[in-house]
Amino acid sequence: MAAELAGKKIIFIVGGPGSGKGTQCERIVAKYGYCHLSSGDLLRAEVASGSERGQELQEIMKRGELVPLETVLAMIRDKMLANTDAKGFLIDGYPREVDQGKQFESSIAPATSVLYLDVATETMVQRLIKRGQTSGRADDNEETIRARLNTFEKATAPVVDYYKQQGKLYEIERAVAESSPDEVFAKVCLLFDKL
Ligand SMILES: Nc1nc2c(ncn2[C@@H]2O[C@H](COP(=O)(O)OP(=O)(O)OP(=O)(O)O)[C@@H](O)[C@H]2O)c(=O)[nH]1
Ligand SMILES: Nc1ccn([C@@H]2O[C@H](COP(=O)(O)OP(=O)(O)O)[C@@H](O)[C@H]2O)c(=O)n1
Ligand SMILES: [Mg+2]
Repeated sequence: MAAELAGKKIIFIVGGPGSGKGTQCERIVAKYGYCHLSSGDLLRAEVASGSERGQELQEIMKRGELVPLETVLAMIRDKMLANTDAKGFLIDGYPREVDQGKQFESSIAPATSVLYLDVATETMVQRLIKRGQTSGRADDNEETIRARLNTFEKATAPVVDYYKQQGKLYEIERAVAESSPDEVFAKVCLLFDKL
C-alpha cells in the first residue's frame, strides 16, 4: 500500500475496445476533478518516445495482445505517485486480467469501485472503424480490432464477474451504454455523486 494514496478514490474503468471508456473519463475529469490515467495512452506515450521498450510494446499492441503486467502496473503506479494531490484516480483500461487487478490492489491500493461499460461487439467494431479514420492509432484497423475484442472476451470479461462477486461493480447496462455519451454520463454521475 502506498501511504501517499491512502483515502484516495480509485475507480477501475473497464469495457471492451471502443466501449466509450475514454469518452466518459473526459467528462468525469471535467465534472469531478479526478486524475485520468489511461493505460493505453501511457503505453502509446512510451511507443511515441521511440525507446526500445516502446518498440516492443508497439509490436504487442499491434497484435491486440496484452503487454507484460509489470510494465503497465509500474507505469500506472509512477503516474499515481506523481499526482498524489488528485482527489481520486480513474484507471482507464485496467485491469485487463483478474490477476492484474489483484496485483494492483495488493501493491498500490484497493479499488473503490469498478465502472463497467457493456457494449455489443459489433457496436464496438463499428465505432472503432469510424474512429480509426481520424485516430491515427496503429490498432484501429479491422484485423487488430477483432484481435482486441478476442483478447477482451478471453482475458478481461472475467474481471467483470470477479468484481461483481466482490460487490464493487457498477455496470452501465447495454441499453444505456449503446445510447449517446450524454445518456451514458447521466448514469455514470449516479455513481460518482455518491462516492
Ligand atoms: N454512440 C456512441 N458512441 C460513443 C460513445 N462513447 C464513445 N463513442 C464513440 O466510440 C469511439 C470509441 O470511444 P472511446 O471513448 O475512444 O472508447 P474506449 O473504450 O476508450 O476505446 P479504447 O481506448 O480503444 O479502449 C469514439 O469514436 C467515440 O466517438 C457513446 O456513448 N455513444
Ligand atoms: N492494461 C493494459 C492496457 C492496454 N494494453 C494494450 O494497449 C492496447 C490499447 O489499449 P486501449 O485501452 O487504449 O484500447 P483497447 O485495447 O481497450 O481498445 C490494448 O489493445 C493492449 O494491447 C495492455 O496490454 N494492457
Ligand atoms: Mg480509450
